[in-house]
Amino acid sequence: MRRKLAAGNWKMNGSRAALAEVEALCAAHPDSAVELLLCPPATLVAPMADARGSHPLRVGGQDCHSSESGAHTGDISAAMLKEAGASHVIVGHSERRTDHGETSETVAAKAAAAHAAGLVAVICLGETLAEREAGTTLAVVADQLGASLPEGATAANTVVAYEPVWAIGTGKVPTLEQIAEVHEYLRKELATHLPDAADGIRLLYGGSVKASNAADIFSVRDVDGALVGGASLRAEDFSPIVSALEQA
Ligand SMILES: O=C[C@H](O)COP(=O)(O)O
Repeated sequence: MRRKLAAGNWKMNGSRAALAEVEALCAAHPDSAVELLLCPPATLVAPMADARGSHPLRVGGQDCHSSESGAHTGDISAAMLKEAGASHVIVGHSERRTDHGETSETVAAKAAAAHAAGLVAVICLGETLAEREAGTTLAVVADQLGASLPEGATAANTVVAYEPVWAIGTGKVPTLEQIAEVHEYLRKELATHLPDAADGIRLLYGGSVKASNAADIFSVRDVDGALVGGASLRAEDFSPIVSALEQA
């Protein structure tokens, strides 16, 4: 009942020339059973929305401000992303939490702004290596989830991405048991916050997903897809991940 979601986060990578990758991805998956989402830098949201043509690929932002408008130099609002062609926006990525000091309360405000603008919020959370080694992973992600969910979150407007910070861009991946433990726990935690929506909210895994490990990760219960960084930049890398999800 939860539609699988293959999401790519281009981070601060890409150019108009890279839109050829979007065309190649769309051509490789013309009628996919899974939902496809790419989140390029803000400058590429509108060009990417054009490049997809009639393909149902979704385009998303990587961050938005919690306000509708105002004196916030360098920021972008959810409505601006929407106008540019976005349907989703990532909020609370660990790189935002670390580089920009975003708290879970900030993330909840951004997710609320996304919802108000009609965007799906992809709320990211995950433990650091020190937290994993201290045995506090479940407590950390539970705290982040509870504080990052805005009022009014539903299965239609919210996706949660579990991304262990130590697995992002490192080539290190949790064991399937560790992924299963966290996803199962997040599903239960969702039920305490949003009893009516918990079963429908997609839970993505993120952190060094690639073609060689995707099928195993997608076999884990409560993994509804992936948020992929480096391996989403090229169609030849992302397409096998999408195919693995289609076959999961
Ligand atoms: O948003 C994506 C994640 O940070 C994962 O990045 P990665 O696939 O390059 O490890």
